[in-house]
Amino acid sequence: MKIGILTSGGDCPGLNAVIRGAVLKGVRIHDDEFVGIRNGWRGLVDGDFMALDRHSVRGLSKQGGTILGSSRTNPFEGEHGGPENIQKRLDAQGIDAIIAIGGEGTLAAAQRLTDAGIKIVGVPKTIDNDLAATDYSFGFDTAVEIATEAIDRLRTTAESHGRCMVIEVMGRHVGWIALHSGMAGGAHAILIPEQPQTIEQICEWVEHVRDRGRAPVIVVSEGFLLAGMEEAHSHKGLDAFNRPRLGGIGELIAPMIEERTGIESRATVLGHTQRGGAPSAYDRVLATRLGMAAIDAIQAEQWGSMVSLKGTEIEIVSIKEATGGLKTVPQDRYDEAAVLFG
Ligand SMILES: Nc1ncnc2c1ncn2[C@@H]1O[C@H](COP(=O)(O)OP(=O)(O)OP(=O)(O)O)[C@@H](O)[C@H]1O
Ligand SMILES: O=P(O)(O)OC[C@H]1O[C@](O)(CO)[C@@H](O)[C@@H]1O
Ligand SMILES: [Mg+2]
Repeated sequence: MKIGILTSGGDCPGLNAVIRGAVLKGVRIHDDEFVGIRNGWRGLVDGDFMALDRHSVRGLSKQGGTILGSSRTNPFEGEHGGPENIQKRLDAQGIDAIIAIGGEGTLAAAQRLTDAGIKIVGVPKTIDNDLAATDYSFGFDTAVEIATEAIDRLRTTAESHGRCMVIEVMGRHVGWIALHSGMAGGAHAILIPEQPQTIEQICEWVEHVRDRGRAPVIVVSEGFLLAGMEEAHSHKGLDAFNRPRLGGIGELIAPMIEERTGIESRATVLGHTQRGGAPSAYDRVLATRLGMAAIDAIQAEQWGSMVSLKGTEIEIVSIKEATGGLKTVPQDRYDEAAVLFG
């Protein structure tokens, strides 16, 4: 079989490991051939392909980013978009099936294309860990490691100066990165999109910590809402696809804490450092297994399916299951963490 692979949406540590896992398994076990589709759906729409043989994936599992490039192009838009044009492109290249590696938007597009007859298998990708139908997505563990290291470092300088540190992590709609890194780093409060809080409650936690002689450490997701806010803080305009560019809620909260408590407060926004660089060993293994499982799904001709992690096993589920709703932080996981706040 000739298989095209694309990576779409925001990048994520482990994308290259998926590509390598798929290519090596396909070549070794089934004698498959591979074609790289450049820059997500854009490459499919514009006909931008690259060679992808076993030599081109050598040593890839530890490499950050994606050798294929990514974009947020909608495959249904533009002069050359839509399933009919895409099928023509695939036929011209002799491509039988596509592995689409991406988040909920990419998978929603994959589902629509599958419904129109294109043969696609999805691989879930997101550092935010917000995709339903998979217990964890690769990239999340790496992001949590990076955020935890940052919290550890910010804590020592906070203690030296008796300051409050507000550390902003990614998490557009859900607070998984904040929850895990905050717990790992012993944060005194974890502020997530699922659980709006008042500034008074946050300051109460901060003062408890100060009164014990410690420097308060607060972890906040970029998508967190202070009570009364209607949408996530954004002051950087819209991205090319009209989504608000998030980031900066930490810088909003830190001065409020300083003003109300008198504790000198500083904010650090970790931003894209959480998406860059080498994936953790855990993510390399997960991504490699998902890439290999995508080949199984293609062999079984399970179009519109997605590979996923359930417990310790890789399973094949439907893309619809994954795009049906976000995997938010459940109340009990938040309550468990909140026992240690303040
Ligand atoms: N329902 C849809 N139908 C067709 N195209 C879609 C649909 N939803 C999203 N897309 C396209 O897929 C692109 C990728 O989605 P998106 O930008 O949300 O990235 P993603 O794959 O969800 O990754 P990330 O985790 O970075 O958001 C979008 O920019 C959009 O062009
Ligand atoms: O800056 P970019 O690449 O447009 O995307 C940022 C978004 O992507 C994510 O990293 C993953 O969805 C979000 O946490 C963040 O809001
Ligand atoms: Mg998305």
